[in-house]
Amino acid sequence: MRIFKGGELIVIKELIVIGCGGQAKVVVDLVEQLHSFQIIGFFDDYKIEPEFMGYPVLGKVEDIKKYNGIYYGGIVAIGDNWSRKKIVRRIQEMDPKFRYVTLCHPEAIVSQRAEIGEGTAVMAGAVVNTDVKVGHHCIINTLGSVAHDCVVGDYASVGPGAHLGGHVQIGEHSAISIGARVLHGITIGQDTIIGAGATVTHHITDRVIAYGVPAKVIRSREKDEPYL
Ligand SMILES: CC(=O)SCCNC(=O)CCNC(=O)[C@H](O)C(C)(C)COP(=O)(O)OP(=O)(O)OC[C@H]1O[C@@H](n2cnc3c(N)ncnc32)[C@H](O)[C@@H]1OP(=O)(O)O
Repeated sequence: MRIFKGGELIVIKELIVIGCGGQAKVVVDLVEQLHSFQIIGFFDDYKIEPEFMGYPVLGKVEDIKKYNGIYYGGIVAIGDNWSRKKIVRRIQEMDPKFRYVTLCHPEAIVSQRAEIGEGTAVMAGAVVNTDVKVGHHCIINTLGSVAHDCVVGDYASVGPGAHLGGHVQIGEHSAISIGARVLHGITIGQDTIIGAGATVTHHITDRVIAYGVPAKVIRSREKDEPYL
């Protein structure tokens, strides 16, 4: 879609959103504030109502293929990291050329020297500093911060108000929960959850749940255990 605003040609790209939950709500709000995309609808396996947030629910994930070609790209807006990956894989099988958008809220601060992967959303008030690499399909949530030289793996998330010091590495699918802090130079493995409010002072291995101040590994994380 092309519109003229103040004599200037603006190209609005059509976007689909996968998911109709809390993450989708925040993504819609972000998209509306960007004024660069037109949401054409949602796809969700469980939503039966015809509309969500004033946009049509067009079907289940498998129905995306019926709409092939009428949208520019999409985003999987599902908060649970493993669930988000499963949906991305299903879409990949249906349409290997499906294009994902990268969304940064207009009030996020993202260094021009940071790399942000496709399908990733950077929410309001988040800060992503210089020489950071954020992978594909990540979430950098409201007021979260990622200091210089961090690496955030694909499908990982930095929760609301969580902070990463410089040179922190977060493994794929791992979640740094709301209000947690990770000291500079720390490595967090894959599939791990750092609980709300934790302060991480030592490296944390793969597939565990750790929390507290200082954070301790409390237990291992079961395969497919959801992140709430
Ligand atoms: C926009 C958004 O909403 S984004 C949302 C992002 N989500 C979050 O930030 C949620 C983060 N979740 C947590 O921190 C969770 O508590 C988890 C994942 C760490 C839970 O871990 P579990 O081992 O399953 O904890 P469980 O719920 O069984 O609780 C076990 C005990 O640990 C305590 N506990 C749980 N989480 C924490 C924590 N983060 N810090 C300190 N203690 C905790 C519980 O109070 C409970 O104590 P009790 O036995 O004395 O009652």
